[in-house]
Amino acid sequence: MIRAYELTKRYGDKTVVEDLTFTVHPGTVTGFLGPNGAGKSTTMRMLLGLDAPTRGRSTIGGRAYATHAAPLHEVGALLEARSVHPGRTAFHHLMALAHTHGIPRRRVDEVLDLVGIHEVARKRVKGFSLGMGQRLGIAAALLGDPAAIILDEPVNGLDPEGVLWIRNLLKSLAAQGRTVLVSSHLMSEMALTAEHLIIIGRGRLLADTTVEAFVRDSGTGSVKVVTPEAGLLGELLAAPGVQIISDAPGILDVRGTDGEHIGRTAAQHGIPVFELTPHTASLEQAFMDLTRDSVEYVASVSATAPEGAAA
Ligand SMILES: Nc1ncnc2c1ncn2[C@@H]1O[C@H](COP(=O)(O)OP(=O)(O)OP(=O)(O)O)[C@@H](O)[C@H]1O
Repeated sequence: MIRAYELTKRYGDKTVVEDLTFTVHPGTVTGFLGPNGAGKSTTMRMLLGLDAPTRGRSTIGGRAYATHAAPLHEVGALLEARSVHPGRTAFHHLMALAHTHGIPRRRVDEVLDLVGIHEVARKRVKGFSLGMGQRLGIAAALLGDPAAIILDEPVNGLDPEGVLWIRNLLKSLAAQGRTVLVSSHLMSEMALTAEHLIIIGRGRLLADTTVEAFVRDSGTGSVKVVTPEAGLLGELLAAPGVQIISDAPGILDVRGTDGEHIGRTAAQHGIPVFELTPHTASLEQAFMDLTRDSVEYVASVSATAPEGAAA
């Protein structure tokens, strides 16, 4: 289990993580989401004792990271795949880590196999592609067979096969009862990988919920209704919080209520309904709605074409 209590980090007069309290439970993949600069990496660094919090504290397996005698067995982390010495081979990098914990060579071979880089294990890391570097970083994270895993943007640089591999790996690690915390920008990927979400914006907690509840409660889902009495049904459904849009005759797009309520209302008034189709919001849409006010870096809509681009 990973716990953060009122974690706060200030750089000068800028507060980049503010009063974050959350628990990451074993047995599920927890996605850690937030717009650029929200404070995800800073939070992960504090969990791993790499940055000292200005206030608050965190524990992994019930203790602060720095107090674990053999941290590789407690938590495996991938924060920055490029932090490996470029002149070392993948094998030697892992062996050096293994020696710090008395981990046998057999386990190094196992994790090289697990991440699929056994064939290049004797090559120097400087020749590795971004994807190979990510795989090596994951091998290092798994080396100590840890109970908790913290990965910062692990699918960065991976091809579609690699993305699918990470998704299945994370799910299987969680299914083994491990605690898995993973940050990502790719909402569509998180929707497929994570069951639970912790979402931050400008360093503050915005949501701590399941993916299912987050999307369901986001209010961005809608119901398409096809009826010859669209005007009347629209009037009957009108209520605070309910939004009704009609872009074509006989078709309503209703937000803020569900298909059951619409169907019952129509039935009570004898209104024929030819179609009643709920559209669930995507995680991406729900995330954008939640974090709209927390986005630090916004592109200008009127951005000009890059220099040299064809007119
Ligand atoms: N050492 C530092 N000194 C000053 N400011 C910092 C430092 N490290 C991070 N920051 C600032 O803290 C804020 C949060 O950064 P952080 O990297 O934690 O965000 P993030 O959510 O991981 O972003 P991204 O998704 O872009 O990686 C940013 O505004 C960043 O500029």
